[in-house]
Amino acid sequence: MTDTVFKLGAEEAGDGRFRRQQSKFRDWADTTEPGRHDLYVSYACPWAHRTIIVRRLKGLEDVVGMSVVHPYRDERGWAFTGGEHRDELHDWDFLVDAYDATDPSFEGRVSVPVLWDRQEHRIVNNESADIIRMLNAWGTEGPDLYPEDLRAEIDAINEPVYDNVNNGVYKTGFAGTQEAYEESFTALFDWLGRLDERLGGRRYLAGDRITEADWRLFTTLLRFDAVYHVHFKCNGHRLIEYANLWPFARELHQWPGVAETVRFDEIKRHYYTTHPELNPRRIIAAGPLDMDWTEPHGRG
Ligand SMILES: N[C@@H](CCC(=O)N[C@@H](CS)C(=O)NCC(=O)O)C(=O)O
Repeated sequence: MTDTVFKLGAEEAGDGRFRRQQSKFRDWADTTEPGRHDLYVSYACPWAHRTIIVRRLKGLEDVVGMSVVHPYRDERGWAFTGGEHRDELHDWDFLVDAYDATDPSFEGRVSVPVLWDRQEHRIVNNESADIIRMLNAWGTEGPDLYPEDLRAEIDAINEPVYDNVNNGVYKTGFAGTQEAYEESFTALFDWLGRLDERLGGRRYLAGDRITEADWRLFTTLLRFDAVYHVHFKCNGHRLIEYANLWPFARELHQWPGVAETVRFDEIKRHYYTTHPELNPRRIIAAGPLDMDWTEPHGRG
């Protein structure tokens, strides 16, 4: 593991299009016991935020430990700087140490979230989509977020939401050409429109029960007006303009325990200061001033 330098375009394929690297560690743990597994996360990151939320909803906070990296990431990668941002397990200074301990030949990008196995002293999995399924299966509290009877529906909606919305904002923000930018911008707002319509006819993405599909969409919606609208030039519409998406996002934000997982200070600090190619002076956009996440959502 030598090259941890963040460069815009490091995930570009030469045609101006951003391509997210595939997660390398994809093992599965069917069970856990208190103190066996830990999460390495960033409050800023939408992918890590999924795992923080599911850990909370499934009552796993005393079972699965959690260490939080500092929101500012420089060329050395995600770091533990002390205080709230310390590695509770190993007291490592950088997350790269977890990757090195697991596979010294790993040469990819060091990303959060990471699911760590204390017993085997290695990363089990660094793909949030897998990690939330494991946490859902391990937890005994809260709703089943991937129920058998809704799996086909959930899988079917996850795919376009991932491609056009979750990853779509990144493709838009990191586009290297006007053409690539417009392509992902168009797909993003096309899909936000479709999702808004869908949520006009049903309470949640897969029907009348909340599932992982909703939480996967939520972490992107949460960051939309504060970050993506400005920093990633996703300025087709604001979240607050959508008749259904905005109340839907508020409902999820108001779900018991969820607001405590939301750190807008870390979210904004991370994005606006970590990508100097997009924001060379690292000034953190101060708005929005017009969003009230506590306003009654009126759904259901
Ligand atoms: N597929 C991964 C993506 C995770 C990811 O890209 N995380 C970002 C933070 S939002 C990261 O750690 N990036 C580090 C880097 O690109 O150097 C997942 O969903 O778990």
